[in-house]
Amino acid sequence: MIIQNLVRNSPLCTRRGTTYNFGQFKMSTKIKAALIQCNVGKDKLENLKSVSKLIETAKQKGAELVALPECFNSPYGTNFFKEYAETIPDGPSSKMLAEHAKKHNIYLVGGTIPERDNGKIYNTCTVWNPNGELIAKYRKIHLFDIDIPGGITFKESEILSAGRELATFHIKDMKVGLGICYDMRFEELAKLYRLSECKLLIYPGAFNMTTGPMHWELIQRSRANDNQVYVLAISPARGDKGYIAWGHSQITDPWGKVMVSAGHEEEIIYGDIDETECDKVRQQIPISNQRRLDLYDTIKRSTSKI
Ligand SMILES: NC(=O)CCC(=O)C(=O)O
Repeated sequence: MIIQNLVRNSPLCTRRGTTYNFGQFKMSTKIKAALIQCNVGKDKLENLKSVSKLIETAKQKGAELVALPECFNSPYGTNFFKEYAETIPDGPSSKMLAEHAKKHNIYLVGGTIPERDNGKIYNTCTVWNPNGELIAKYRKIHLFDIDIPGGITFKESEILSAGRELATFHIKDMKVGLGICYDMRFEELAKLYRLSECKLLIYPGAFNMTTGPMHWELIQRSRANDNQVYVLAISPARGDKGYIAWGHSQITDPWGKVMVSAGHEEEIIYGDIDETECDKVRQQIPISNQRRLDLYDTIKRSTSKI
């Protein structure tokens, strides 16, 4: 009886005569995620080797989804991007990622690497499935160009080109959206993923010692709460030279609560992602059905009257 009600009420199931078609019935996905906050140095091969070991450790602890930070194969800095850039999927970093996804039978979100393509360089995230196949590629859309006097000045656009496309993939039945670091400041990107039914957003990132303490946690909780999605953000460990990363990789649940966060040294954090939590919060606080889309445009057109 319960199953029949579920079927009748489900828009995903259709009735053929007296037989219910379960072909499209959607299962809820539960998955153990590991976020690898690794040290990154100047020796690329050394970076790849040490990340390989950390991926193995994460697998041994039961992770099915493993995610790496922004620029895991090279130091983060405009003076490094050209030297460390590789083509995808035939460069050494891609090969290592494909091999480890397959060997450990995991979904592997390959942080980011500087990608060379057609004379341009992008900051690119790749995702590999348990067969070692490339299932998503995302190029950072919003380049990190900021200037805070006495704090930090950075201009990715001096070297990097910006991506122009969103990227999603599925883990079992759960849809996942990708962004990279500075992208998390743009609520429009997260909203587009939410509108396309994503339940999990993953941002490899490397905030810094000026904006990290102010915004890193706040932004992730905001994106999670606004969109009722899980948010994973994966930072490199804090080094002591060049660009100093804030660290504090974080898993935030769809209620906007920080489930777990790292310190600033090399560390792996783990968390269970349960798609039904998104369904629960979306049902109990149904903001997506309560938007006044009938009003916003009218109000926007007459803002002079506000
Ligand atoms: N790598 C980045 O995009 C850094 C973004 C950042 O630090 C910020 O404050 O935003």
